[in-house]
Amino acid sequence: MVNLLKPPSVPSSRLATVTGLWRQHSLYDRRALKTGIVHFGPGRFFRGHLAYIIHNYLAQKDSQEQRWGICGVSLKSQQTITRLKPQRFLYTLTKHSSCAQNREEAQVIGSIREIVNGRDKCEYVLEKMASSSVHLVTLTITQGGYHLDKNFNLDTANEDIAHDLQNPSIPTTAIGFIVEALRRRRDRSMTPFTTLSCDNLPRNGDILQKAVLAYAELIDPQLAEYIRDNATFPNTVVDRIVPQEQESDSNYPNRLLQVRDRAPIVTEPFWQFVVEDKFTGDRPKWEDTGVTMTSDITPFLYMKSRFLNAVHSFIACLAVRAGIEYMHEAITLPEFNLFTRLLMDDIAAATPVPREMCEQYMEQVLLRLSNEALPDTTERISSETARKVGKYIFPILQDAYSRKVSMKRIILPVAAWLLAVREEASESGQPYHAKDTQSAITAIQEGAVISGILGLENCEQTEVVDNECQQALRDIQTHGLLTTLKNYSEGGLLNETVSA
Ligand SMILES: NC(=O)C1=CN([C@@H]2O[C@H](COP(=O)(O)OP(=O)(O)OC[C@H]3O[C@@H](n4cnc5c(N)ncnc54)[C@H](O)[C@@H]3O)[C@@H](O)[C@H]2O)C=CC1
Ligand SMILES: O=P(O)(O)OC[C@H]1O[C@](O)(CO)[C@@H](O)[C@@H]1O
Repeated sequence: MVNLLKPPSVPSSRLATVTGLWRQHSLYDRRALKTGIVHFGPGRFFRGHLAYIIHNYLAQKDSQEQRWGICGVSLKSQQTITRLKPQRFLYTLTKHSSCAQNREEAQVIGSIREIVNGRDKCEYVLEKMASSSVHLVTLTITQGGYHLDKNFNLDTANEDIAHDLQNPSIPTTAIGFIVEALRRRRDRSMTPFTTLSCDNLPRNGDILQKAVLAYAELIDPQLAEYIRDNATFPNTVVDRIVPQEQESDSNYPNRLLQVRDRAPIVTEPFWQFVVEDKFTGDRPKWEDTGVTMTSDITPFLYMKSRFLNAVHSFIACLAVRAGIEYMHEAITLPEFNLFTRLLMDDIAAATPVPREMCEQYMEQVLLRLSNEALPDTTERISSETARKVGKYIFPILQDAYSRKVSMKRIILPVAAWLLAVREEASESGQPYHAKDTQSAITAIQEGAVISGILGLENCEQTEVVDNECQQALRDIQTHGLLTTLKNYSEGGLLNETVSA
């Protein structure tokens, strides 16, 4: 690892290649690396999280463990392949923090052996998945890649799934690949691989398993039974903020490592990977490198999905209505900061986890979100809010309702988002184009109430949620967003200094 605080600037003509730098400073022999993991969705998060964790693992372990190299599979886009192939799938990762002493640290990541296009190389991928060296299949394909309905069940009417059901031996979806590869392994009397979802879904392994079984059942009930009895889908909790690419990203490898990188990753120092320890076969000794192996992910999931993901979405919803472009700009405004602290208190009161467990985590989240060294757009975090309300926010509302915690602050950001989507603008008229499910956008613009948008029509708490939301909408429209944040913060933490 190269760590240079004030490196000399190098003229662009003298920048080295990533491959050249790796040759000089290689931490392990990539030629000796075997493929032990097939990964679907080699996007930014995968490159900033799992590929980084595996890289560090390979760097620490002896030759015996050099069998956990990764084969990435892209089903939707050729872009990552086009950019990474010329540099043999090596890339730089820069950790950037505004609070740590070592603000910038860059390294070259070598754990990806190859990335292939699964649509063009379907048979190659299936055989790789069915090979004896592969023990893990991992996914970061976004929620859309699972083809789920709003209850997180497989949407068998989806056209890609329908295609795969008709043509199971030439799949196009991750679910189709998993089932066909497991069939091949069964027919060859091999141990099934373990499939790890690393997407932000609540109990992602359970959701994936249910989708895989529903799909397999439609193809071959005996195969479904085999998968149910023999394959495992551990739940995971994954965390690391990996923003969308910024134009300035390539400055980091240029300046810190004196290399030119066509596909750099810039991320925060923090990462978390919690894995339910139920594997069918071999796995990396992850516990040696900071991964949490556990029999129960529940408390980790509560903390992460509520205090990081939900809070992140809440701030983004408020920020887009306020016309704020970056997350750190919002969280460091006093009105936002105080409101967020109180909101976290409400969430803690609604969450069945001991308060002491939440305290430190909450502070850490505030610090992470205010990292101005890692510009993360409110647009990225507010995208797919309709889905996120279902997966992150609705469970909090349910618990708030049953524990008699006020929903006022929890609903306010949702109301702010509804207004931004409805008016396609921030409060001051800057355009806002929600990246969201079209049906949800249409419903919002036609004036649907929040319970209708969330599909909560017949729930116990429908009326309370709708009333609170209507009130919040009126408050924002009457007083403006910042004043409403102040009003909704009255009575809480008044004597505390709000850290900006
Ligand atoms: N970026 C972040 O900070 C974090 C992201 N995640 C999760 O990681 C997942 C990926 O996010 P990013 O890597 O940031 O996004 P990205 O857009 O960089 O990558 C998404 C990847 O999924 C693939 N993909 C998209 N739709 C697909 C489909 N229908 N079928 C198969 N593959 C599909 C894309 O081709 C790409 O390889 C998301 O589920 C997100 O929840 C989790 C924690 C942090
Ligand atoms: O779009 P998704 O699936 O909610 O994932 C993004 C979430 O994950 C994170 O990037 C970090 O774990 C958060 O920043 C964000 O809340």
